[in-house]
Amino acid sequence: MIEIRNFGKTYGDFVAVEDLSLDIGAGEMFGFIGPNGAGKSTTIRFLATLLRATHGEATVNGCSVNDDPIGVRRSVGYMPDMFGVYDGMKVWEFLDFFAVAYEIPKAQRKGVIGDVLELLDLTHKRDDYVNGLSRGMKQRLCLAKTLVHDPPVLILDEPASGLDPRARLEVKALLKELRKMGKTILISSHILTELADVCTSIGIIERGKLLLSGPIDKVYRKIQQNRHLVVRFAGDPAPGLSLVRSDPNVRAIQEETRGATVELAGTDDDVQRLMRALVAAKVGLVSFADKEPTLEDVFMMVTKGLVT
Ligand SMILES: Nc1ncnc2c1ncn2[C@@H]1O[C@H](COP(=O)(O)OP(=O)(O)OP(=O)(O)O)[C@@H](O)[C@H]1O
Repeated sequence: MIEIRNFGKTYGDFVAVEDLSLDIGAGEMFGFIGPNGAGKSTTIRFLATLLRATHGEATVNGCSVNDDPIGVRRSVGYMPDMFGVYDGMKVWEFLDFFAVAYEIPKAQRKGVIGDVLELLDLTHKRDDYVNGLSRGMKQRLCLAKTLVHDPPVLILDEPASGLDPRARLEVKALLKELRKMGKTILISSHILTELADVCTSIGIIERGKLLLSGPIDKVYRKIQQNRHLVVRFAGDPAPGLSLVRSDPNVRAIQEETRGATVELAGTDDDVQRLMRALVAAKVGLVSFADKEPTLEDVFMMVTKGLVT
């Protein structure tokens, strides 16, 4: 749905983004992660046709960013990192303004605006002035305006920045909802935890270079050669742990109060075999779960050059 090939952008001698290539499939939620100044907004603005590349090409929904910017704009809902909302305008007028810009026929506009207001839980604010809204509501309104022309692709530059924890959760829930509706979403952030449980794939960018990208489980797997399993028992863990120890794939065991974290080399089949053995031995197994690394772990390892 989004393909970037060898995108580069320089300002004078300064290389903001260097030779970046990336594929994002339909229906994915791609987390674009990097510290301040890494080149996220530059890449996003290129995709949104607001910035010309020094070199490189991209297509969005089959439309070339360089040759068919209008096609791209029809396919994309773009939310910038800094956005202005016009003072002296009511919420519905703000959305109507964008609906007109996107050439939505007058007869449909009222219905479309009603739908996006409902989706973003802003129906009760329809006749309020935009400048009287809280920051969280303004952010939601800005997200609402990206949806007015029902684009298949959403490109959101730090959509939850500056929001309190509750409003961040609301934005997250909304993103999940939009993905369920079939949208392909690219979302940038420098806050890793914000993206950990919503993204299907991620890319890590630092100083203009894309260091790593791919489906989130593959990225996690890459940084952890062996599986880490958290095993818990009801009652005395000793019999269960002795069985775990006898498994030839087990590389290390870190004992904890009611069980252990077990490092295991091997495939999903080996994991299942161990779990079945523990259940069959009736050693009081109550939980058996993969311990995922955190996005912070991934980011630190990738930016330190420990994983490529
Ligand atoms: N118009 C410009 N002229 C010169 N340098 C620029 C310009 N726009 C961006 N840069 C530089 O390019 C680099 C990448 O900027 P960019 O805004 O893409 O980073 P970012 O990853 O989005 O960071 P942030 O999280 O702070 O928004 C930065 O060093 C920035 O200072």
